Amino acid sequence: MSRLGVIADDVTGACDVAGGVAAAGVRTSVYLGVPGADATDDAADECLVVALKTRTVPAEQAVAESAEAARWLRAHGATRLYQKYCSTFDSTDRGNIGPVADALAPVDGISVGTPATPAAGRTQYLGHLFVGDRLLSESSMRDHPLTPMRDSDLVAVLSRQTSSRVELVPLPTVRSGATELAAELDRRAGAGARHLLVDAIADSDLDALAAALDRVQTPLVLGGGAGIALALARRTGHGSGVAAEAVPPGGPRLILSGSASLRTREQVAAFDGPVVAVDPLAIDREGTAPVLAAVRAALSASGDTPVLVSATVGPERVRDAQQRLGAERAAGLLESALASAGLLGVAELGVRRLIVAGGETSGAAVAALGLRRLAVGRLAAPGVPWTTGAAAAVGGSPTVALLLKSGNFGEPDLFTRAWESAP
Ligand SMILES: Nc1ncnc2c1ncn2[C@@H]1O[C@H](COP(=O)(O)OP(=O)(O)O)[C@@H](O)[C@H]1O
Ligand SMILES: O=C(O)[C@@H](O)C(=O)COP(=O)(O)O
Repeated sequence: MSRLGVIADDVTGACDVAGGVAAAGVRTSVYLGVPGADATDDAADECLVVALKTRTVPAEQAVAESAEAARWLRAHGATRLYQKYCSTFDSTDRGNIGPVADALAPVDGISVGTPATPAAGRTQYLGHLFVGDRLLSESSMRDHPLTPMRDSDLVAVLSRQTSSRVELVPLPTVRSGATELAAELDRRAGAGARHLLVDAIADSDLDALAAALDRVQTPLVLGGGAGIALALARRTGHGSGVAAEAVPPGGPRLILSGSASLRTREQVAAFDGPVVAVDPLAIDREGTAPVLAAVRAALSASGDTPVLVSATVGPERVRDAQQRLGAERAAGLLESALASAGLLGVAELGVRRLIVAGGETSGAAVAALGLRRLAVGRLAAPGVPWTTGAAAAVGGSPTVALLLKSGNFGEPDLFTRAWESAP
């Protein structure tokens, strides 16, 4: 059986790919971190996704973990590897998209990819990335707390992250037919290009790329947002995907929001239940005990209403916290406070259903709960599937249902409506 092996640089990105390919009928599991050598896989899975937390770590660490994930995936039958990065190309000049692509591309081969994911409003034209109707650099991503994106020219962005040659494959080439496109990818590789960024403004462009891949002679690794994976799944999918496991009904519900993205700010504003606000300056002064006490009180009083624990604020307050504490420390304090709130809820207060907003935040939350593998269930929104897994950090390893949401994804009423599709 041929298998797709995905190495995702954050856990919400992993769920984005997994939810999309599962919905197209490709059986999929998400592994949190590189599984141990003795970890088994489900023989029926046609796609294995390893979720890392490497988007903002030092490049050497991202490379080492991605290479280890690639080895595990190959050892478990993956015949095609896919470097999943953000559809908004979240990265800095230090990496990590370029260094990881350098490491994953076969020594005698190339990386081929695009962040374009038209279903999420991400398109690439003349090498420039658009978010909806705006250039990336004019979108709200210019103010991301950890990876502000202020250049939309992806050939330029990626060229600053790697010393290998980066080239654009423009739209007319993509639309020239599978044979022509495959021949052009081989020709570029032969002429010394190492990383090819492919224009795509519609799903049909990604379908054309997926169709061409079988004819390319040069060994390659794929890279991108979820878009190309969805195109591959459209070619091979058959019916509906696996269901997430059952989770006992009832119990308190928790939402952890550590994303500062515009869409998450709208979702927080639209939520009308109890809110515990989390502020990095207060945690720096007082530790996490006051936050955890507030979460305990809110959950005990909330009955059926979900409780939102939120660090979500606008760019000015993020900048202020970063100036006072340093960006890394501010993020670290918030991630650990939100993850501790999740662990408290599951370990002591009976929470079995959680929504987490933000990729870094979700990575911290799943690590605190000791989750190792997620079954992929129904989509609550495009790119946002419900998942289930065993919380091994909690006595009895209870099964919990998690909706791990990219900061940018979901409708503004997601925090209220998503529960309707929960397992
Ligand atoms: N008020 C704040 N001050 C400083 N950093 C913040 C603040 N709110 C959120 N952050 C940090 O911003 C980062 C958001 O990243 P992430 O969770 O991946 O969200 P997204 O999915 O929107 O990228 C997290 O590391 C979080 O801790
Ligand atoms: O490709 C995407 O946009 C998402 O899958 C993604 O990578 C999520 O990252 P965050 O927005 O940081 O959660």
